[in-house]
Amino acid sequence: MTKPTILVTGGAGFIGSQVCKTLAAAGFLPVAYDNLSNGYAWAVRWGPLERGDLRDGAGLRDVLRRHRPAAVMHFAALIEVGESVRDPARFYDTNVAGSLSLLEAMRAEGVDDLIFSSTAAVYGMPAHTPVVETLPLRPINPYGVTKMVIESMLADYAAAYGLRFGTLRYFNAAGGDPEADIGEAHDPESHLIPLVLDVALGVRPEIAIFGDDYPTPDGTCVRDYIHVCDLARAHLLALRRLLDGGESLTVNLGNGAGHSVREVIETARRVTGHPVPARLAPPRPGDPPVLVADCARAVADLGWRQERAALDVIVADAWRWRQRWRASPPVDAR
Ligand SMILES: NC(=O)c1ccc[n+]([C@@H]2O[C@H](COP(=O)([O-])OP(=O)(O)OC[C@H]3O[C@@H](n4cnc5c(N)ncnc54)[C@H](O)[C@@H]3O)[C@@H](O)[C@H]2O)c1
Ligand SMILES: O=c1ccn([C@@H]2O[C@H](COP(=O)(O)OP(=O)(O)O[C@H]3O[C@H](CO)[C@H](O)[C@H](O)[C@H]3O)[C@@H](O)[C@H]2O)c(=O)[nH]1
Repeated sequence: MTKPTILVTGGAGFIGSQVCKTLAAAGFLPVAYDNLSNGYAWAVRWGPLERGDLRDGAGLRDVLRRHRPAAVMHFAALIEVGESVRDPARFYDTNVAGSLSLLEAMRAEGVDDLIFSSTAAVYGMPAHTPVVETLPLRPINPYGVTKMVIESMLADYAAAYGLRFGTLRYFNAAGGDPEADIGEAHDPESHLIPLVLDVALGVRPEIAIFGDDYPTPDGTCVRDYIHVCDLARAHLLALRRLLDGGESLTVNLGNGAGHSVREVIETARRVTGHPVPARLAPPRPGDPPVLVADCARAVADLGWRQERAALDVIVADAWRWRQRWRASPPVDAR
């Protein structure tokens, strides 16, 4: 029997590649569609790579026609918040126009099911924590705005054209493949955990703590770090729900537990056994003091449960990958 195919845009990136591994283990054939602007051919190991750009509608249609996927998982995007402030045009082009191009290609080729990577950034500075999905969406940077716009596009396409979607709002994706086959390799890297691990490795001299005067127990920002494998399983559950005829849904994906910047640094010291010099730096504009997910809806609607929730596990898995990757970076035709 042939395996059902899933088109994975951004399948050469951090989260998309992990989801490809999970899809393959569950009996699907993941076809990665990626322009390799921020992803890597070496990360595409569980199915073919179709090298192409989201904004190339004809190219997308050709890929959809050749592979006839049962559904699309849409990870491809620009993700760096600071860059979105400096150069919003690129973000609207890639994220919004690129998603429109994908939706149009899917409509033309009769593919109706889509899982979409949204983000906690759509909530902006939420008034309540933990954050529930019904809070108003008030993003405070262009990155978050692009994701909010795409969410609206999905709702409108669903109402008008019969699209069925699963919108997954991730909090802070972290951790790594426990087998260290693949992992986080953003360039430039802006996320706390990989930066802290680079300090432990001696690749960076110190970690800057962006502010310690927030209204939190130790004064540093609190975030909800979710293991990329737990994220990947949620994607599989959301996919199965759609393929089984379930309704569209929008859910938060986090751990439901907050950890401060200082806690992350302490955990990295303990897990790696290396010193992690830290210095206080000014707060980063637009950082909410606390961002923690209420995941009750994902638990109820998807039957999802985190399996690698402990911060020690998240940091240990990221550490294993980071050591391997820094010691012998895969050769890539980027
Ligand atoms: N990393 C996080 O903490 C986080 C949190 C919330 C949401 N997200 C969302 O999850 C998704 C994946 O994030 P990630 O951390 O894996 O990022 P990533 O940069 O590792 O992966 C994104 C992939 O998209 C590809 N891509 C970018 N522009 C493209 C284009 N125009 N055409 C084709 N491919 C293109 C890149 O080459 C890359 O492989 C993104 O949509 C992001 O917004 C990530
Ligand atoms: O060198 C650093 C880097 C980060 N931080 C702090 O560490 C926390 C986590 O920062 P990250 O940059 O790792 O992650 P963010 O919470 O800013 O954002 C991430 O999660 C968001 C949703 O919650 C978006 O999806 C976004 O794309 C994604 O990068 C923040 O309080 C930040 O101020 C530092 O103190 N020093």
